[in-house]
Amino acid sequence: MATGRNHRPATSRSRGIPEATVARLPLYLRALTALSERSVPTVSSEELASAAGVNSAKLRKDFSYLGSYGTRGVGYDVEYLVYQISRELGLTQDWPVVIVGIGNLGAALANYGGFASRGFRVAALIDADPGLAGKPVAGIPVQHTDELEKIISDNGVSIGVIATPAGAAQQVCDRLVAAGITSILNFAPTVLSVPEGVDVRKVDLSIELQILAFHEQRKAGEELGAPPGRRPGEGPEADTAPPAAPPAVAVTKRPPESGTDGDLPAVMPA
Ligand SMILES: NC(=O)c1ccc[n+]([C@@H]2O[C@H](COP(=O)([O-])OP(=O)(O)OC[C@H]3O[C@@H](n4cnc5c(N)ncnc54)[C@H](O)[C@@H]3O)[C@@H](O)[C@H]2O)c1
Repeated sequence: MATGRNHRPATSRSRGIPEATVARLPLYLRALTALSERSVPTVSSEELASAAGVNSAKLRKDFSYLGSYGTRGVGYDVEYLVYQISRELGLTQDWPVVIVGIGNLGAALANYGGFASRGFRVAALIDADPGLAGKPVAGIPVQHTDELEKIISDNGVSIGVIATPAGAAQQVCDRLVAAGITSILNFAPTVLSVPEGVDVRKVDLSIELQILAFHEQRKAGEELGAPPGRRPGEGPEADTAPPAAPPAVAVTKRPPESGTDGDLPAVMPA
């Protein structure tokens, strides 16, 4: 049974890289990968910052934690930075992932090709519905939850994705953790309790929509003549604000909100 919550300082457990920097690494990697695909050899901090949606001074500071300083007048070597950031995020190795709950969302995730291209291999699909057992989804036969522990052990899985109804999520989480899972991506709208050493990231698209609704409401108010307010991320504190949320399915071995559940980078300070 999982008990307690993690409370870690806001630095990565590897080499003391700040969690806010770790949260931006996937944004840099996405921009760099696009440059690499276009065979662009070098990039300036300003160009890369703009492509990643980050301020360039912050980018240079972030890269200094990686020991990457670029060359004056030339910029950063794109391929080398892709390698460095991938290595820092633990993406130079293959990560087997299990998805639990193969309904609408679980099936969509299983069919998402972006996992494999980013180093995450869907090792197994697990569901409690006996009617689903053996049925292929994205070419992988769904396995029953009775097999959960064996599947995780046989495949050496350390990352689990929960896409069950909220009411089942804690119980699924407890079984995953007891079976050896140490990182969980939770799509169920519930706060999970995990023991020390287990990282949880929560994805909730409805929270993102609620934030957009908030801004829409304010824009409507401004059009009606209300004084314009400052948005989060604007003004003097903007430089310390977290980046926009990475893609909903981005996973890192060293999650920015280690051990917490329900904190999206878009809405929580680093
Ligand atoms: N985070 C987001 O942005 C987001 C978006 C959509 C849905 N959701 C959430 O994702 C979850 C799944 O949504 P859905 O539309 O795919 O639901 P769904 O009902 O289509 O699928 C849920 C699946 O979980 C299985 N399941 C139930 N209990 C289980 C257990 N104990 N162990 C293993 N499998 C179990 C069911 O058999 C079913 O196949 C829900 O919690 C939903 O609220 C989140």
